[in-house]
Amino acid sequence: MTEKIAVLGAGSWGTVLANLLTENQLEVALWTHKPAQVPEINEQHTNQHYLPDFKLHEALHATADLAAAVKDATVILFVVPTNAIRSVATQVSALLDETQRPIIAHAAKGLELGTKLRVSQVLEAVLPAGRYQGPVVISGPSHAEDVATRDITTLTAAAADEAVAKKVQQLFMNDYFRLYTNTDVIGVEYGAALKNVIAIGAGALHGLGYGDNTKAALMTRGLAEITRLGVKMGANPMTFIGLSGVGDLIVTCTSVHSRNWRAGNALGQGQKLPEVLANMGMVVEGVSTAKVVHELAEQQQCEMPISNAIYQVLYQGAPIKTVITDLMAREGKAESDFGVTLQVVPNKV
Ligand SMILES: NC(=O)C1=CN([C@@H]2O[C@H](COP(=O)(O)OP(=O)(O)OC[C@H]3O[C@@H](n4cnc5c(N)ncnc54)[C@H](OP(=O)(O)O)[C@@H]3O)[C@@H](O)[C@H]2O)C=CC1
Ligand SMILES: O=C(CO)COP(=O)(O)O
Repeated sequence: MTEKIAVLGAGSWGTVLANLLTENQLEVALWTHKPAQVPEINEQHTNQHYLPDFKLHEALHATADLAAAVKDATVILFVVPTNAIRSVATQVSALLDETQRPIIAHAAKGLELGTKLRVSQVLEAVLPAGRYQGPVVISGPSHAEDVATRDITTLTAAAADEAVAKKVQQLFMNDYFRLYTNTDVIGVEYGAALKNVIAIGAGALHGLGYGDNTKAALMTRGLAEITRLGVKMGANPMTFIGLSGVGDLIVTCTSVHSRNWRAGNALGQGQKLPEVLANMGMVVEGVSTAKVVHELAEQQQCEMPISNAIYQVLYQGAPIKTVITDLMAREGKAESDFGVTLQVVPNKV
């Protein structure tokens, strides 16, 4: 059976993934909800707003017709921001019949506002059971700008059914793009979502002029609280030392390509949040995720001091210097005091 991949979302990541799959000689339909993007991608072979000066593969085909994109697709990959997943999945839901059974995959990194659900949970809630395989989560340290220039990149393809994850792994792999399978969907999704909040903090520290010790402290203690919440929610702690955990935390906390880091950097330099978001012109997932994490941490009675400090800056107008002073004034702790039992569940290899 020939493979057809429908990539839903023509922003930076959707466009680059669709381009890569086209390079891998697969039939790809890149769906955009903005009809004006279609001639630009199909005729100029560019997506200037999201990937300035990047030339797309000439065989990459964009469409604004969702039914045409999804028709006969063997894989449907959602690459819209987390808070748009439900509405796009609802539209797709009406298009899936009993025979097609495509693999559903997503590459979004966030938690849904209001419901606090992971993206795969939103997909499972909306899509008709029995009419698809998966969902598969694609995650890991991977800025679109670097993948566009074929920088060597490693990711995770996670699914409860490893055979479905393996199928996705094979479709994406090439000489610069390597995927590892994982069965810990919960851990992969929490690692991906929570690191964006910490990356806003890393950018803010940079904007304020803090040095490398401070940034390493933030990343390490950030990972501790990501793991703490993730394990409470059912994740395997080992996942957080993998690509979708520490790997993505490193790249997002250190790269100028990261929208979360750049937003934090601008806040650290004194800009206000509405101005920062308006200037970005792309999604900054960590902003809404910070709100969800704040609510989830309260609900789960999970200590998340750094994420909570970032929430206070974003939503309560707290000065960054003040929240840093407060973090440093907390009572001394044991590094081993994780607040949860870390029970390692070996992944199937
Ligand atoms: N960029 C990256 O390097 C990476 C991003 N990701 C994740 O991928 C997801 C998407 O990010 P990214 O591509 O960067 O985001 P962008 O902001 O670059 O693009 C988002 C795209 O989704 C479209 N969109 C927004 N809302 C809707 C909707 N309701 N229906 C249909 N389309 C919609 C936007 O359209 P419009 O132009 O109209 O706004 C735009 O085309 C995020 O969760 C992100 O964390 C993961 C790994 C790497
Ligand atoms: O997840 C990413 C890289 O792995 C992209 O991060 P940003 O959304 O902060 O750009």
